[in-house]
Amino acid sequence: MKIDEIIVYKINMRMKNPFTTSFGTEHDRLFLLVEVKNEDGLSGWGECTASESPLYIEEFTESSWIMLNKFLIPMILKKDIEHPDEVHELFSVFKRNHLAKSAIEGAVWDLYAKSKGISLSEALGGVKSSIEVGISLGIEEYIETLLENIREKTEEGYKRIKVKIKPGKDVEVIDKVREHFPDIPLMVDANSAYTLDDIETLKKLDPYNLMMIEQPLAAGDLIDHAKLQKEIKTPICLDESIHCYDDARKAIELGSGRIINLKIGRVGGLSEAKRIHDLCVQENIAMWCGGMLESGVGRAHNIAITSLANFTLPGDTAASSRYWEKDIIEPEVTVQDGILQVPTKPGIGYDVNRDELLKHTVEVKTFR
Ligand SMILES: O=C(O)CCC(=O)C1=CC=C[C@@H](O)[C@@H]1C(=O)O
Ligand SMILES: [Mg+2]
Repeated sequence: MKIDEIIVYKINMRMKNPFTTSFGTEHDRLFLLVEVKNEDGLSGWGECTASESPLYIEEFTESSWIMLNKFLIPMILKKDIEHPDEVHELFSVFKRNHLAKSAIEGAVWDLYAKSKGISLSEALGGVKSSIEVGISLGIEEYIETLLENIREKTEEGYKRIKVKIKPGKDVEVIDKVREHFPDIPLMVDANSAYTLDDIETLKKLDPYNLMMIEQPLAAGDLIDHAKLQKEIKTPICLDESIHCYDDARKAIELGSGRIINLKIGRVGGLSEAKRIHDLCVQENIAMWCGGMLESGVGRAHNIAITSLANFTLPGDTAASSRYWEKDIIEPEVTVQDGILQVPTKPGIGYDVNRDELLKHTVEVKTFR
């Protein structure tokens, strides 16, 4: 399969509702889409999930734009590629920049699946035809707003509720949530807002029967998480500490957590995501697929990877309507009673709505 043409779109889309974490509040998503075309004119799509500012990870939309345009695209343009794993291999000469690498690699996976006439799920070795979906709820100024959001999403059928926490918005918030919803599958995500000095606060979360606490300590840390896990009963789930297979291997060896939130972009693409999945099967580590407030393109990739056997916990692959007035794919992603059907059409299984895409495009670059 020859990569004949690559197009990068810079897109600005307003979210339906602002999303607040311990880092701050996002109102808009400024992100990139990559379209790769082969000699037959077939298109594959990938999404770069970087944000406008480097708060979650060191990359940001402009840095990924430069990385793609200056280094990654020239490396694969006009190349003959037999299998998408080769893209990961080629890009490995450059350090990190995983979100940028993953955008092209994902587009090549989509193109590869389309050229074989199979779904991306099948190309990846997926075995599930439907997946369970959870939802991630941002920090709210008023507890009543959060309780209302939880009520609404629980009634819609989402299979687990994730609540963002930060120092000062933690134990009391969860106490209130449990008072109103004693039995829902509930977890929290701290986005690295605590240190080992907060161990007493984190211990206070133990009685609330949380499925897990996601990334309580610093991004990249494995050692302190291992110390913390020995002190608390609630399973730790790692997000910002897992950037590749070796991070996962070391985390498992050290006991830094019991669950992994796998984000395709953060680990540099689908090939690496698959390797981490297989490691977790071998090591009996539970996992789920995290979200990055993606458009339908990134969401479709998340759905495909979640169809692999070991994604046993509900992920953050909520419906398009959770994020957007109108998504840029057709049909939009819908969730029925917390269940999402994995598409069976070739590739990502959704069509990109080019009119909708162009409405939000602020810059385009074509490489031939
Ligand atoms: O619904 C989603 O896409 C998940 C949202 C979410 O929780 C996150 C999105 C982007 C960065 C982080 O703040 C974060 C996470 O940590 O999982
Ligand atoms: Mg997280």
